[in-house]
Amino acid sequence: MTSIGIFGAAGRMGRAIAQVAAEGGLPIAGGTDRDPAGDIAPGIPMTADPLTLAEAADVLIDFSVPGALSAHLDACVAAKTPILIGTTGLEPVHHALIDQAAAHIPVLQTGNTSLGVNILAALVERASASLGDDWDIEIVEMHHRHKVDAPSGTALLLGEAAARGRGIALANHSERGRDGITGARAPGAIGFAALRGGSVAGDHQVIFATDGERIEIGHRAENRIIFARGAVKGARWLAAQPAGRYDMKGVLGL
Ligand SMILES: NC(=O)C1=CN([C@@H]2O[C@H](COP(=O)(O)OP(=O)(O)OC[C@H]3O[C@@H](n4cnc5c(N)ncnc54)[C@H](OP(=O)(O)O)[C@@H]3O)[C@@H](O)[C@H]2O)C=CC1
Ligand SMILES: O=C(O)C1=N[C@H](C(=O)O)C[C@H](O)C1
Repeated sequence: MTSIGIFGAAGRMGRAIAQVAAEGGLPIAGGTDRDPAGDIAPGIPMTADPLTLAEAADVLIDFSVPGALSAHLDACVAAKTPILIGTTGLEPVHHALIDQAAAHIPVLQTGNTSLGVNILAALVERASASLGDDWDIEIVEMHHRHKVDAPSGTALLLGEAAARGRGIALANHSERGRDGITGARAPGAIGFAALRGGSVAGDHQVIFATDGERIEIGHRAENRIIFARGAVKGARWLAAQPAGRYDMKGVLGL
């Protein structure tokens, strides 16, 4: 049976993944965390060394911080162990590192591992392809008060889907963090707004607005277990793939 290693094991997602793996009877090879001293669950060995963990596991799941990604990828490439990356707040430099690693090992990177959000992304791409660019696209997300990055990885994933539908590059058309005298909305822009508060696990709404009418479609995550289930399913799928870069579409058959 596929054994799982968890980078960021003591975090909110790391613990949810350990719970889902244990409920499914999947072996957990161990975990790392910034401070690996604390036990996250009985019987899960914690280590400070990503390579030790990558050598012990059949597949790695990473829900930690962007600053740790380079070391995690190096360890997985050295150990030839596949890695699923759920960490968000990634910059172009991180995506370049992922592309390099994916030449040697299977790497799955996604801003959201849930089935619902990936279905929503497919719907957004279709709607965006069907509607003219006189329909403005805005993406609104809300998360718990502890979240450190914005827009969320999911909002960006949905923005990429909308841009794909329109045949444009998101990087050249996104409007983020409006404040003050911003000027009118740029034609064809994809806008992002981020709310933070309380314990919200993850709400996303995509609004298509034109003169006289609006379409609104969205997703609400009620807990983190939905992300953990998707991540464990994705990791088991990834362990059987050849080297390359993947997202959740292959896992979910979308
Ligand atoms: N793709 C998806 O579906 C989802 C993605 N996420 C993303 O996953 C990430 C983690 O989220 P969440 O679990 O809520 O955050 P947490 O802050 O609870 O967990 C992150 C963990 O990583 C640890 N960490 C920090 N540095 C390192 C390091 N160098 N090596 C190993 N571990 C380290 C942190 O330790 P310490 O606290 O001591 O710094 C913390 O325990 C975020 O980027 C979030 O946006 C979340 C949910 C779903
Ligand atoms: O930090 C979180 O909690 C979440 N992060 C992901 C994101 O940035 O989209 C996924 C989910 O919405 C929860």
